[in-house]
Amino acid sequence: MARTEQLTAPVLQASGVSAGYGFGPKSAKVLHNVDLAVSPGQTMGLVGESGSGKSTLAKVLVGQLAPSTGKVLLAGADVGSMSRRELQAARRTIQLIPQDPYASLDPRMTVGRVLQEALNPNGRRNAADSSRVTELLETVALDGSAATKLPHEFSGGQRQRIAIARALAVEPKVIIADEVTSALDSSVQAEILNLLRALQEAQGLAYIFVTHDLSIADYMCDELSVLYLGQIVEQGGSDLLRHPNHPYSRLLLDSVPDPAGNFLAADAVAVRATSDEPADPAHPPSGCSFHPRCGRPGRTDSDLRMCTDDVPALINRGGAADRRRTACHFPLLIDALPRKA
Ligand SMILES: Nc1ncnc2c1ncn2[C@@H]1O[C@H](COP(=O)(O)OP(=O)(O)OP(=O)(O)O)[C@@H](O)[C@H]1O
Repeated sequence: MARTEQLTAPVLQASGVSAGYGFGPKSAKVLHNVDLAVSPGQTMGLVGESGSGKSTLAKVLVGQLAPSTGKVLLAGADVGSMSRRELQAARRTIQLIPQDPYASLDPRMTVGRVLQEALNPNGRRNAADSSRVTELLETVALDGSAATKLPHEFSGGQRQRIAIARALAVEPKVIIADEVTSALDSSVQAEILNLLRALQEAQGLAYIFVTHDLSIADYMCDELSVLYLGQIVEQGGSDLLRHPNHPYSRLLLDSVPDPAGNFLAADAVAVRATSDEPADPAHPPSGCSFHPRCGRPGRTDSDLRMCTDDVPALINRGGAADRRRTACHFPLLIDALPRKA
């Protein structure tokens, strides 16, 4: 995306965020101590298996779920200590585009009304609204005449464009895109991804891009956070998809059937999972939560004890040239790896 070297200060940050669902004895913490930041014009991808906590993190960032510990900062200000009025304004600057635009668009409302309501959530109409509605539709490459139609009159891709127009209505700074193309055919997927890139370039938007598709993550993201059982196990530039240090990142890549090898690890050392099933994020295993599945080669018995007993910190483990952070006691550093014959 912007892939710019000179980034400004983060517009959205999570600092030590934990979160979960339910209350009292039935509560389940599914997100553990998450740190991330995204700057204007930048895209942070969230990748990981189903149940790893991507959508839960998206909900916390957009303000639909309060963190149990930690902070969400918007342009440096702690969302948790804002007044009601400040919070209302802050909420408008972060918009969520959901996976299924059909479910999120009221089937009885014309597209024009959907956009007018987004422009004026308090119900008051403004004389300039209809020209703003046309402008929003044109921004997402739809004809102004779309305003008089109902959502079911549009294809899946067009509905996603309407959802994007609705998010843009409030002139947000951050867009959280949660699997926004997973319900679309691949040619339509590409159109939506390119539209999002063009909008980012034109408006300096920051994106949090939730996807389970690593090729989309590679295309869209400047930075990546790999989530496993509600924890970030690896974080850094999107080139970590080429040389993953964490065995779980490697496993994700090794499970991508890409005959051209474009998104597979460059050094081609396979890490076999010892189990297919991730544990329950509400009850992560001791030590490194990935240890019961980890097939990282070359560890001694005492190494293995470290994996089962000690929680690895998310820190830089690859030296000064590599700014990524990896939560693994024995990362797969390229130079240290055994090579395949
Ligand atoms: N509303 C909820 N109430 C209780 N538990 C929930 C709720 N939503 C999600 N969870 C649990 O939280 C954990 C993380 O789920 P989440 O949906 O955030 O993961 P995900 O990575 O987005 O998965 P997917 O790719 O399937 O959407 C899972 O164990 C899930 O069962």
